[in-house]
Amino acid sequence: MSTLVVGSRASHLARAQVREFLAPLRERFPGVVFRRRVITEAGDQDRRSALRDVSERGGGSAFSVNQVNALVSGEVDVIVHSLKDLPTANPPGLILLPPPTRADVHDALCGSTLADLPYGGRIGTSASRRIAQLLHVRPDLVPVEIRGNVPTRLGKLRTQQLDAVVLAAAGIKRLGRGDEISEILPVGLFPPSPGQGALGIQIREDNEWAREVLAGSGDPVTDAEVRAERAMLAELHGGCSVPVGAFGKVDGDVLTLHGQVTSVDGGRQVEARLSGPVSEPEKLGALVAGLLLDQGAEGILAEVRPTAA
Ligand SMILES: NCc1[nH]cc(CCC(=O)O)c1CC(=O)O
Repeated sequence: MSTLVVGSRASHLARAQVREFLAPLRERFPGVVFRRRVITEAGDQDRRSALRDVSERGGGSAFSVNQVNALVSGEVDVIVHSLKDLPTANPPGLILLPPPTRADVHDALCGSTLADLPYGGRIGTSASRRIAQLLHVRPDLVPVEIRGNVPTRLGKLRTQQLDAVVLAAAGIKRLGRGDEISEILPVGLFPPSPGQGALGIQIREDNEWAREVLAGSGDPVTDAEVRAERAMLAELHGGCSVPVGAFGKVDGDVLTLHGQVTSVDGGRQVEARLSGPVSEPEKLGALVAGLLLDQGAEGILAEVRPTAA
């Protein structure tokens, strides 16, 4: 029997994502053995090196570089990532396949609704985009840096005496903890991280076997939406650590993209929204990025862009 080796990180979320990805494939290909391989990343072990490396570095980050190497060496056939954690520049020889239908794109508050948060409430998050967006609508709030995987961050609600934490609804739900969500934040005010909720399905370009098995696994609607979001991010030269929100939505054959850049103190925010044909997502992403840059996005991003070590 033929085997397809599927790599991912070790976290509960990564495991849930692999299960979700493989369920329909196992049904479609009863004769194929799908074997999981866990790949540990520096970012999973050493928080400080993760912090240094998490900014984009031409195709590798502390959360994906070992997985990418396993693909290149042929140790695994496919990697299932969270798309939003993947740099927009693809390493040479590797490609992203169209992702399956994406999960909930929203950010979610756990612990309290926005309206019920006390003045000066302590909000756990480490994402600059989330801090910026929250301070934009509620300048009184106090962001508290929390790190770790999703269950750890949910746990910090109590251990760090926070009033709420912000997390991706997709991650919370994939871990079966959707009942802990207090409020789904509206995408109009809180556009998510580009690619949020979608899987990043990465293979070697020359791996015909993987292409054949995975050919039908993608969703064209999700693909168009995340292509537009990531093209916008690439044009802004942003990685996953910049305060950039993007939400692409397909309706029939029209794709609409909302882009937003916010200063980390919440004080300045630029936004743009455009629609175009669903067949040209990258062009739409570049156009929206251009409108953001025209309004001064560059200056806002310069404040937060990590300086080279
Ligand atoms: N950066 C960490 C990360 N990467 C993917 C998810 C959740 C799943 C997703 O957004 O696709 C999370 C946690 C979070 O942002 O709350």
